Amino acid sequence: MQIRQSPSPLVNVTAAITAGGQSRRFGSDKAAARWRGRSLLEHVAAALEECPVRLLVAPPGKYALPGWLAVPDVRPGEGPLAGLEAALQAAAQAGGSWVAFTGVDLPALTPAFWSALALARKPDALSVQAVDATGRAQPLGALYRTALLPRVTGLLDSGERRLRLAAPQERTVRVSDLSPTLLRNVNTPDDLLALDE
Ligand SMILES: Nc1nc2c(ncn2[C@@H]2O[C@H](COP(=O)(O)OP(=O)(O)OP(=O)(O)O)[C@@H](O)[C@H]2O)c(=O)[nH]1
Ligand SMILES: [Mg+2]
Repeated sequence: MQIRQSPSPLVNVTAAITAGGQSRRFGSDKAAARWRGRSLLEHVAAALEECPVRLLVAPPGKYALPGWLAVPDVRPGEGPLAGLEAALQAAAQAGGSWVAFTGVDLPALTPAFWSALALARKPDALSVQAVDATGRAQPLGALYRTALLPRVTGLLDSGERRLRLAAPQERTVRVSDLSPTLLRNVNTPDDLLALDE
């Protein structure tokens, strides 16, 4: 008897890690920081391996991540919203319509987390975001439609840098039944220690 597995909900999602930050609060490159035997960058990448196209938005040559395509920042040093712009642009060029967008500092994300976001997509949605412990939708570790590219470019051109404005609220699906521990974020060395608490 042949057992047919249903395809992953991530088959039509392009993965993108934005890794162009300076880790000022961490004090050294947090992408390379180790947790449970792997770097934080390797953890976030492992959760997205089911995505057929995978993009790493980072300074050229800074990281080696097998199977991930290097994408340079369009506006280096301008923050994660600029990283999203580069990711949406590269994903659209590759024919993708949805991007799973994350930083290097969300090492507790899992394939199941991303699948849950992908399954929550609605036809008119432009973003899907998990709700954290404080009830806020999280714009990093979220799905974005490539159709947002002109909006994101317009925001950046007007001087805006807040990632949470990338998608209009009324077209953002909020997913509230995921464990908030999945969204644990590493900004400081103490945050890294707290992952094991
Ligand atoms: N591509 C790109 N990614 C960025 C940029 N700035 C920050 N990021 C990434 O965005 C994610 C979240 O940003 P932060 O937590 O502020 O990281 P950071 O800027 O390195 O750290 P701080 O210097 O402490 O703010 C991380 O994965 C960063 O690498 C940038 O200018 N370009
Ligand atoms: Mg920063």
